[in-house]
Amino acid sequence: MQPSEKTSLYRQSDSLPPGRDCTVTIFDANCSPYTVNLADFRKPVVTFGRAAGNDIVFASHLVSHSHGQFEYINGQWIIRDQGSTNGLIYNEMGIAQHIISNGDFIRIDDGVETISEGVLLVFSAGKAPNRWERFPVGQNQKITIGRSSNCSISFPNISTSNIHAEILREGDRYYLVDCQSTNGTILNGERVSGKIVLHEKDVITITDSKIIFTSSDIYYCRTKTGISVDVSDVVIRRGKGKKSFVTSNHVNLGVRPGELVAIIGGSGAGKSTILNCMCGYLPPTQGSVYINGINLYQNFDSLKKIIGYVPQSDIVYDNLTLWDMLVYAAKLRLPSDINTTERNAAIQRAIETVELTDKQNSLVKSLSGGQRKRASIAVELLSDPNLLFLDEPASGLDPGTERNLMHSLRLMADSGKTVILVTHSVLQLALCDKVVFMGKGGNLCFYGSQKEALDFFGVADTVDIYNLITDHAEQWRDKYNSMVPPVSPAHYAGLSHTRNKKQRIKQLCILTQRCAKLTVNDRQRTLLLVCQAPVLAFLISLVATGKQFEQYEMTKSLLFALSCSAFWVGMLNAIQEVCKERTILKREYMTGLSLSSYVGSKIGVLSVLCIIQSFLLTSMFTLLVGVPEEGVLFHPYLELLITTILTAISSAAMGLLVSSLFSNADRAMTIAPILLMPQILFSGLIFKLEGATQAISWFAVCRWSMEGYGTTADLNGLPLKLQEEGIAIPHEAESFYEFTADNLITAWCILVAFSVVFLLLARIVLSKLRKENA
Ligand SMILES: Nc1ncnc2c1ncn2[C@@H]1O[C@H](COP(=O)(O)OP(=O)(O)OP(=O)(O)O)[C@@H](O)[C@H]1O
Repeated sequence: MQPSEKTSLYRQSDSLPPGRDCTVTIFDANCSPYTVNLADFRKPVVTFGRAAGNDIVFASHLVSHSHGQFEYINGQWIIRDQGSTNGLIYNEMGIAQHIISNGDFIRIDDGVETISEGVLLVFSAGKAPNRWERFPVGQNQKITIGRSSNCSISFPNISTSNIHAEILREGDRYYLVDCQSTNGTILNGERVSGKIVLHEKDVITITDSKIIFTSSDIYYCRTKTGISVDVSDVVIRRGKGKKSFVTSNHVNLGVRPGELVAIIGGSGAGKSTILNCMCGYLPPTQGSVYINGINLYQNFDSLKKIIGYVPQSDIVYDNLTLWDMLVYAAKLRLPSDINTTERNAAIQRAIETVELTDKQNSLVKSLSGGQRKRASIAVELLSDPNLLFLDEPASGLDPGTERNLMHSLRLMADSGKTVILVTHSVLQLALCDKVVFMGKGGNLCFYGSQKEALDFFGVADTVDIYNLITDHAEQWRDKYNSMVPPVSPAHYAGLSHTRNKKQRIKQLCILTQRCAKLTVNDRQRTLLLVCQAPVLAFLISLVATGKQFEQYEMTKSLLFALSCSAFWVGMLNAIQEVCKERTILKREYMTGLSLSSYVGSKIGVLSVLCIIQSFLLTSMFTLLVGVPEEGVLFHPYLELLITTILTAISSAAMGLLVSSLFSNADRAMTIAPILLMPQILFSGLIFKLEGATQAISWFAVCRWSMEGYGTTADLNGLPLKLQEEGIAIPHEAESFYEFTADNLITAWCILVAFSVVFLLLARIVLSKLRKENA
């Protein structure tokens, strides 16, 4: 079947389509605020102005007689200026018209400063009207805002810090200060840093709650205002050059707050692509995505906290129990001042929502595929996000569990959250407010309720639509586009974002604990890694002839074997560390994880492992092979141990760098032997290095490690094999083996410098994570 007749989606019937509700809270001149719902006027155009004949009449003298109008077109309310004197101000700029998004605020004032005679309109596109509360400013010198019930204005929202922000009075002026909150404070669309002076009717946003400041009263909205998502003319191309192809073809979508939206379509139609683009994972080649009217990709750092995203791959650690995994995730994602009771309650709630209460003490690796999926969802539910994206959450679930999950998502949407999911199952589509039908080639073929879709496509069963949009995607897209013009909401300017030092240190501690626990819980691997150290020392001892530390060649060879062992041990510890958890890392990075803390935690735990292994390696080596008679600085055993530790740690740092470069653990592992070769070739042991090869050798960890060992063993002072056999040949001393403290300390410092450089490089490489193709 091909599309034929034209149908109008919304204008045919008198019944209100979803999304028509638009609550406007009006702060007019010096009057108390009041709320109107534009849908209550039951007409497509609602006028406003100072004259009595308008639908909404304002008292402010800054408002013209016929100032403007709201018009409902294609499922969206638009505000228009009708040639007024003072115009409409949106995001500090005069605008002629604007598509209203949830959470928008528009002013009418003299354009100089927000003043009490001006008008402020705050929009909420959700079904539930906003309940505004009032806090009298009075003589208060300090007004606190936060989660704590002791705050003057309290928001019992888990994403709000205990004491989030303060309003301070100094003389006649009021100032807003962010109290180092985890999720930040936004004033009129700009993130607050330092102390900022407040003006009349300034809009303060904390997580998703709005506070309107006036010098007599502060108005605030405890109920969540919800989140809208607008996709505007999004094109996504995959691949490069001639091989590139379009996976989203000029897609336009508007998801209103509190809606449950499913994206369906054939395999490869671009469902995950558009979902990834909407949640900040995949920047569009062309077009924009707006979250509550704010450009997502220009302001991702400020918006990421309100977005929950469950990717197709699991974001759970196999070697932690479900409870432990959620504890670490909660510590990383929730505000730092949250107490254990609140944290445990959030975890319990998340576990109950995904129906895994009986599995909370099980290791994640013992969960079934469907249970792991639900565990991933629980991680995202912890921070109670108001915007949740799920990529095939129902895959691997039995129909009963799928229905329960969809019911949970429906309940979330009913509570004001916006939920968008990709699904292959059409069983529970009736629960969704709207369905996005993606056709072949990333073409949006229809967006509306399931019932409207059946009418649009002229079929009785949703499954029949799959074939239509695979075979004739472009025709259906054209038919749909002819009815719904593109969305192009105006948007705010960039919001700045900062992550403070305190948060980095806190994250470093949590990540180190988690990494240590994962290492301990993976007993088999850790035991193998630890045991290989003494085994390597034992193997080295088998080739010792008894001339060690007495004869140059034998001593040098044995020490080189020790150096390579230390290198191998450190490298093996680290080479899969990052790539094996790349999906989780990316997800956590997108929610605010500090990459410096992450890399720091990895090297912290790996260093402890390296120290244990180095201790076993060196002890076994000295026990079976022996030690030089004296050291340069300390006891020779201690010097050998320090050199071994530094070699192992710098090669672990190199391993982390390699691991950061790969998204696949097996591929990273194949690189390990390739990294060992330069150590053998350029350490100066097998081949005499001159010119270019000598310069290359400066970058080989084992070369510096050998210098450390060679100095301790006083290689220059040992006789050559031929000399021992009575042949009188000179032993040319090598400057780097000179038995001096300077030599030893230089080798150690260079090994430390290697570690630092490798870690910095790993940090830089990982910062490309966000741009990685989703
Ligand atoms: N990282 C990537 N690099 C290049 N092409 C990709 C990438 N990911 C997906 N594609 C291609 O983009 C197109 C859309 O893929 P996408 O995963 O969005 O489809 P989908 O509808 O979600 O499919 P499925 O239902 O099978 O998961 C496909 O042709 C796919 O091969």
